[in-house]
Amino acid sequence: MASGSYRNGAPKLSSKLDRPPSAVYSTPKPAAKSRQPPTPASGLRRSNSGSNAAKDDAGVPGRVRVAVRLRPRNAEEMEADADFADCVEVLPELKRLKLRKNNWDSETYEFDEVLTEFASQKRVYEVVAKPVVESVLEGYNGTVMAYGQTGTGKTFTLGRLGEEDTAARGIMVRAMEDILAGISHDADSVSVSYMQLYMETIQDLLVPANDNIAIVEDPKTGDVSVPGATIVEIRDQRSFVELLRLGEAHRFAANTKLNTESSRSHAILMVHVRRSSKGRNDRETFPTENGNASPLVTSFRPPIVRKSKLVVVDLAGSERIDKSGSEGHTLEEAKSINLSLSALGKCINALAENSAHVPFRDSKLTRLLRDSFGGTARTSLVVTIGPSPRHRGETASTIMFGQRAMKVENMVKLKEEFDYKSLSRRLEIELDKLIAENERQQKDFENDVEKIRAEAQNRLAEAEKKYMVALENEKAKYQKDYMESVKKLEEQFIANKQIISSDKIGAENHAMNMEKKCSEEGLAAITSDEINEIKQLLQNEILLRQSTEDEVNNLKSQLTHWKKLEAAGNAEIIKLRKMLENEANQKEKLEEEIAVLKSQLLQMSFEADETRRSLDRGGSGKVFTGLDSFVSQARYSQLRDSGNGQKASIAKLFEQVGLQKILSLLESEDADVRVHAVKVVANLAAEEANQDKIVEAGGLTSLMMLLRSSEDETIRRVAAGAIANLAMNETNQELIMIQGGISLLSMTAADAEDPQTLRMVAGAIANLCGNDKLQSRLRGEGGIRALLGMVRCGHPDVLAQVARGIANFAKCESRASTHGNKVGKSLLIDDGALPWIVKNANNEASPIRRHIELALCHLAQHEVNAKDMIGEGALWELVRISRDCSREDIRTLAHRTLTSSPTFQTELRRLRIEY
Ligand SMILES: Nc1ncnc2c1ncn2[C@@H]1O[C@H](COP(=O)(O)OP(=O)(O)OP(=O)(O)O)[C@@H](O)[C@H]1O
Repeated sequence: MASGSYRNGAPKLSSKLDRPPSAVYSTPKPAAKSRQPPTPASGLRRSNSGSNAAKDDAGVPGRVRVAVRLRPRNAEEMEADADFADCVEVLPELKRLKLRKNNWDSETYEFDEVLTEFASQKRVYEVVAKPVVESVLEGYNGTVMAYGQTGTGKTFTLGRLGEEDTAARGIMVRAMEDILAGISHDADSVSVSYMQLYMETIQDLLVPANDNIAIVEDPKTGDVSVPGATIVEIRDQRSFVELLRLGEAHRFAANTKLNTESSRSHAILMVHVRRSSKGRNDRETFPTENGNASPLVTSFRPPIVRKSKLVVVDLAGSERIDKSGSEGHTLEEAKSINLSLSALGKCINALAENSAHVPFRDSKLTRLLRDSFGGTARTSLVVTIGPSPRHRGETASTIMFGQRAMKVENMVKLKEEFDYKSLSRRLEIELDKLIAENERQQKDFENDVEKIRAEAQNRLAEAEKKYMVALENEKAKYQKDYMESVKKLEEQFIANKQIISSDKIGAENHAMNMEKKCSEEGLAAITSDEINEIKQLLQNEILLRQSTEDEVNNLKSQLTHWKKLEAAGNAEIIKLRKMLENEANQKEKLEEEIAVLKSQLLQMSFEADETRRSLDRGGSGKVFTGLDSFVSQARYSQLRDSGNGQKASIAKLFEQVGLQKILSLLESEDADVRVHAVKVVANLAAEEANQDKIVEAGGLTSLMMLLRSSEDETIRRVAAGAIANLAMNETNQELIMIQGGISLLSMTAADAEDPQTLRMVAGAIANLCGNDKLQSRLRGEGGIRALLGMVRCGHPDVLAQVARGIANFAKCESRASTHGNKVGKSLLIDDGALPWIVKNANNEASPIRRHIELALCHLAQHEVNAKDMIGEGALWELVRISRDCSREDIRTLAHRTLTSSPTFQTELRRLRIEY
């Protein structure tokens, strides 16, 4: 054996004898112990800190193992090469192979295993594939690949099904047999996909229509997968063989001149082995910080799952194109096959030489085999050669490929990770169990509680029963004792009586004493307990009484306090009331003074007008100098004496000038004189004492004439006022009527515009309305219409007089109706007064409102008016008056009227008004 330096664990041979060191072709055994491939247990121990158990594991070196297998001469070679020796000589015991250059020169190569043409399929499997299969079962990826010239036995080595001759079974079949035997069918699973790579296209050999499968590389882990390929789970060997047969049937095979059964595609079988840690020692797998794991913690730790993959690759033939005889399509095919094979060769060269760049991406084959060469898989390569000297070149090429592959060092890694899905399932089952257990315990607990409760109730009922019996017994006993005591006392009493009867003198006292004594004794015997009880009750009563007395005292003191406060409050109220009264008096006085001052101001303005006009006329008023000066004098007197001053001055004038003289001045040519005179007369007429004198002296007639004839508004106003004053007297009222006063007043009412004139006229008519005797005449002469006509002015003073007149008229009319002097409905209603009455029944001016309210009440007293009143809406006003009027007498009158009138009652019921 030539000496050589070792690189990546593989020997570097001299050029002449370029051979690797003899290697044990079994489970890889690196030189240093630390480089031993990890056992499952050691691998798991390292991986307990991460979710992907083997992810961070750099792995251990594992060189690609290469065996060479020599095919026996086939029939053709037997014949064609009959005169020639084989181009190779195998030395299996030395694991060497000699490639003859010529008869005298040869080259020797050393492989991990050299398999002669007599090597059985079993032997080939055991040295080439079995170690890899074992590693796969332990959780490592593995690759078994056959490389060689077409027809040298690659498919024979890998893919023989051996159905007729089981000894002929190839590596694929045997590997699956070992895998199925090595796994737990309960916990583990095996699945396969089978595909071919042809013309840089991956086709599914199980579902051929699936002919463009993509290669997917995990950017993080570098793992390569073909998720598009069909994956079939394998339960038994038979189904696997069926799949292989199906795949083979689909595998494209083109006839070539070299071998009619030659495979033009690369066949790739992927076997996925998934093994869980179920049934293994989890305590060992998951140590805690202190090395001890509780059973609970252990049971909730995620189990380990190992997902390894065995890739078996049956490469297409590696012959050169020029020798294949391929042309046309097959030439392209051959180029494509050699493209991927040459790419594989380049990668292996780069890996063997430790180049920085390995061109894996140059072909799909190298992309697929990335993990097998220079990756994490354990890889075993079998190179197949034929003996024919005619193919020496290809054989040499194949040998050199194998030699270079031997230099490729992989970093074998355990493919394991935490199985969270499995843990989740396990936890769910555990949870279900716990819930069921909890429910069971809860039920047991509730049953226990119910049992205890029932027992307690029974005991309680029993105790109560016993208590009642004992109580009854005690009661009976005491009753019996009591009766016996009474009986004894009675007996004693009778005995004493007998003694008394035998000893009459003093015996009575003695007997009484005895009786009393016995009674006391008996009583004491019977009621000593009761006395104690009564004493206790008495004590309680005393305490209760004391506390009640305290409470009463407390309340009394509070009452006294509040009474004091109330007294103080009352004194304050009285004081305030007094102040209020003073204020009211003060206000009244002031209002009186204001009224006087207003009247004086009016008088003074008249006088000022007169004086100015006199001066303008230049002494034409001389005749009345005395009167004027007197008026003037009276004015100053008024200013001096407020209140009665005016009356006093007029009275003086009356005395000094004489009534006749004054009345004559009413007919004076001079209008001013007439004005002064009528004012004086009006003032005199305001005094009831003067009224008769004025009428007797013809003053009324003069005033009426003046009213009729004068066009002076002041004269008309003052004259009307004077007439109104005189009309306060009943006798005068008749005189006024006789002299056609109503017509005159009605005419004035119709003509006048001045509100004060109208007020005076309305006042005069209103006074006349209050005369029972004048009712029909007044109405006949248009007095009511005149009144109603004056409301056009709207002045509240005028309206108040109109209202007063109507009220007066209604009152008289009512009286007449009551006395039977009048039949039929009210003349006021006939003259159309009702709408105005209703409209002003709630006038905001109280003098108007009050008179109207009275008028309504008078009208309503007579059933004959009721219908019209209802029609005009007077009923509502009557109801309002009966409820809201501030004057009690009017309120009562309205109420009485409403309740006594059948018509009103019917209407109220119809309107559903509660009355
Ligand atoms: N070791 C062997 N013992 C007996 N016969 C063999 C052996 N190796 C191969 N043969 C026979 O050689 C012939 C070709 O073998 P095989 O088809 O396996 O070659 P191959 O390398 O797969 O060819 P290709 O690359 O064209 O697929 C087959 O008839 C096979 O039975």
